[in-house]
Amino acid sequence: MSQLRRDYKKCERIIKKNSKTFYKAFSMLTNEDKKNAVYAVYAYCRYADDIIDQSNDLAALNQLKKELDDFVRNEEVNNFIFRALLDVRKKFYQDFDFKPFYDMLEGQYMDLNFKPINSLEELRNYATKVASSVGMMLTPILAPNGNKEKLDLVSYHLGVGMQITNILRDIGEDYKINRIYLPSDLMSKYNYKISDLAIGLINDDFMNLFNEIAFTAKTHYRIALENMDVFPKEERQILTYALVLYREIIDVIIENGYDVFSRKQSVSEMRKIKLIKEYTINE
Ligand SMILES: CC(C)=CCC/C(C)=C/CC/C(C)=C/COP(=O)(O)OP(=O)(O)O
Repeated sequence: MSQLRRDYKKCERIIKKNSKTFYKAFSMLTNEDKKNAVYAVYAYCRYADDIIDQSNDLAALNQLKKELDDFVRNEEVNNFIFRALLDVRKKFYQDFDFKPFYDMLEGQYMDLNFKPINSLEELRNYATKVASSVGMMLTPILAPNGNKEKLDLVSYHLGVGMQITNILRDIGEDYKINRIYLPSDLMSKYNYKISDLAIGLINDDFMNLFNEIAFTAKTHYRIALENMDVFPKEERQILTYALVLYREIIDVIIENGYDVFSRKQSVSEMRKIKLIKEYTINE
């Protein structure tokens, strides 16, 4: 097996291990080059995220930024992620502005110097760095000829919708590492305190707070869905699956009594299969 194939295989193992939803959706791509490219982008993002979530390692994040600088300057970066990304670059990133790759790192620096989030607007700003950026990395692969403005719009809304979902699902886990992504102005509005969060209190105030944030996420999902026609048919189908599977986490949480404290909520395999059937576009 060539080194490049082995590099892509490693990237595939990373997405497969870390995100059931995204692997389920993107592994449906029939174009091998596109599929591998998505896996390489995922591996880059996962690596950046893990450096911070697992070890708060500033030196490693600085090193990754340096590697990205070298890569962008066309200097050799000899590790499996950048070797794979070099191939992605040749195939999909002609004239590409690597800003989304930098945005992802900026989002990780924000987590490292964590500052309380005061409003939905600040939350959206954070989500733009860590999730809409992923959309902007993926759209040149998924829709090389699509209208850039519309692709950016979908990246923005789908990224923000997914990131808010992720934040709602991980409220308990994040609190344990001193990260509160719930906007403080909304916490005040619903009279839900940090001391409530500390004991995992699920009361009417919490449910109202959760519902308002969930409603925001669903609005972003709706706008993304309304603009999916910017993608070619197969990619549109696959992204629609990714969207509805991820969005479903919100409903699962609500059905389970808003419990985001005692376990990580997820969509069952059976429910995923049902959603895939329901959202298959028959033309
Ligand atoms: C236009 C376009 C392609 C937009 C999509 C952008 C996109 C995929 C953003 C990622 C958002 C997100 C919260 C990922 C969590 O990943 P994770 O690995 O933590 O996953 P998990 O929640 O399944 O654990």
